Amino acid sequence: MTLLETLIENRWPLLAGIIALYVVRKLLQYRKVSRFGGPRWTSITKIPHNMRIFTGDAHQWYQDISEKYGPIARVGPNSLITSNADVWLHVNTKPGYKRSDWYFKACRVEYQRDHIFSQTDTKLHDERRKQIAPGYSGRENLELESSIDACLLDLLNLIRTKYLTFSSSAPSTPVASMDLSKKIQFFTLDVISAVGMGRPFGMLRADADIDSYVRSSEEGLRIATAFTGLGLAWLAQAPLLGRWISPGPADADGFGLMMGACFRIIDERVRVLETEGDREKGEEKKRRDMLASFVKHGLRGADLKSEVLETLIAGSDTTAGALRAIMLYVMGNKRVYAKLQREIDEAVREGKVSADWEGIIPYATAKQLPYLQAVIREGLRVFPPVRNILPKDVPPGGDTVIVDGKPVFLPEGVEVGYSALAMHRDKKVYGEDADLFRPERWFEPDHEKLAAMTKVNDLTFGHGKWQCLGKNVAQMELNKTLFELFRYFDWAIAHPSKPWEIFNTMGIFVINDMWVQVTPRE
Ligand code: HEM
Repeated sequence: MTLLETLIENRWPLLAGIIALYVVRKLLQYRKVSRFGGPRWTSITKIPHNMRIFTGDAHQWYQDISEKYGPIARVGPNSLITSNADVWLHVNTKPGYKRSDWYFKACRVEYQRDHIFSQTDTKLHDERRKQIAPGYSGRENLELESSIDACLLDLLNLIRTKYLTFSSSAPSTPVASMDLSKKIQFFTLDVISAVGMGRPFGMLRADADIDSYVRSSEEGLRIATAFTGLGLAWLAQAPLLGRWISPGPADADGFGLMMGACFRIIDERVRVLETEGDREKGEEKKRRDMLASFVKHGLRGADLKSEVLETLIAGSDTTAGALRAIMLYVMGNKRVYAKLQREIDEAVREGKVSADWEGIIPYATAKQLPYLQAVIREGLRVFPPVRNILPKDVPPGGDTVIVDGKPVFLPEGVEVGYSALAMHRDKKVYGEDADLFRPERWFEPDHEKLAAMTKVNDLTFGHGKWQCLGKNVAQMELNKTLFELFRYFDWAIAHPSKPWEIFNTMGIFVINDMWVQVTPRE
């Protein structure tokens, strides 16, 4: 009798066995997470969670769940979220926790190839982080600030020359309003390509989506979100099929086209860096930027390309989201707007900043402006730009955390994630008006309370060995850009009843149609 015939003959006992195994597995899963509160079906199925990812409102769902079920709540059969900052600090610090499979299933770009963010093997992650961290920091990236300044000048010039609602030379001639969401995206992409590869894409100068990168990355994010929501994210890494689905540098369009363009720039830079005594390229060789630092620390070939590509992905939509949101919150609040501009004008008047058109505020000076700092902190608090749960697996044998003074056991085989909105708008930490944008809260006179608020707020950039490597880059961009945009221009939302189109893709936000009117300040 062949194997097939044996299987067919015993099909009913076999089927019963499979069903029994499935039920036992579900019961075991249920036992693990049933002691944590959460929506009814989440203890046995991922479907409710996946549905929320698919519809783009998972961040809101997490907040509602945390508020209803408490500081550690259930969102799936193996999945918990926490709104308690101490628990999240613990999970991101204690040895033994590791990044969950979500990271590579959802965040790998190239087929079967990891970058720092998708790497779930902690040892490999830590080794790679050592190699690339100096390049992200200002220490080995001496061109960081000047690269940002150059792109910011391009942004200011683009607005001055093309998008002022009333030009000063012809004050009665109205000009079309400007889609701020696009210009900010061009800006963050130019910055990150200049910082990461040593050459800006040039989107601001062209005032165009060069090589359709913006369109294809938005499409890529939406497709990844739909696949994850349908529980099919693993397909992109599946043998054979994955190779066909994942973008590659030889593609004629989409994300792959941009990959190809970046990889060619990287190849050229590496060739120059490694050629000895090439006089013509002497200046190129002397450069002290991120790519030079990566190469100095031994990154080569496909690894180098993956890390540079990851810089572009991690560094554009995140900062763009923060900038757009802070602009929107300030435009919508007359008191904050006036106070911020007053602080900016005073800094210029007191000579802290060059009054020259081309003199962008130094980062060190911007950090000394207290209200600007409060606006940035508050913007990141009410609108955390990264809102995925960023799940980490509980170590073998489980772990105990302390919540409100009581021990809570987290079983092995469960992942713990972060409930961003619930944490950053926690009324116990920030008071009854935690949902409101009020930068003044950062002038809290009670030092202990202020320290507690700051500790929570810092978690918008993650913590510990997985903390955002681009925090310094992002902060520099936010500080300089907000200062200069409010120094030179006045801003108004063009359509207050619908200020933008926004959709959560994989925890970061695709934002479009943010139309504004910009007028020059005298
Ligand atoms: C406001 C802007 C930004 C926010 C809110 C943000 C937030 C985060 C968060 C929360 C994580 C930690 C993820 C985890 O726990 O697993 C992270 C990781 C990371 N971010 Fe950012 N980020 C921002 C901007 C940037 C920029 C501009 C860059 C690049 C220049 C960047 C590069 C990275 C990288 C490479 C990682 C992975 C670190 C690792 O795995 O060790 N981010 N970011």
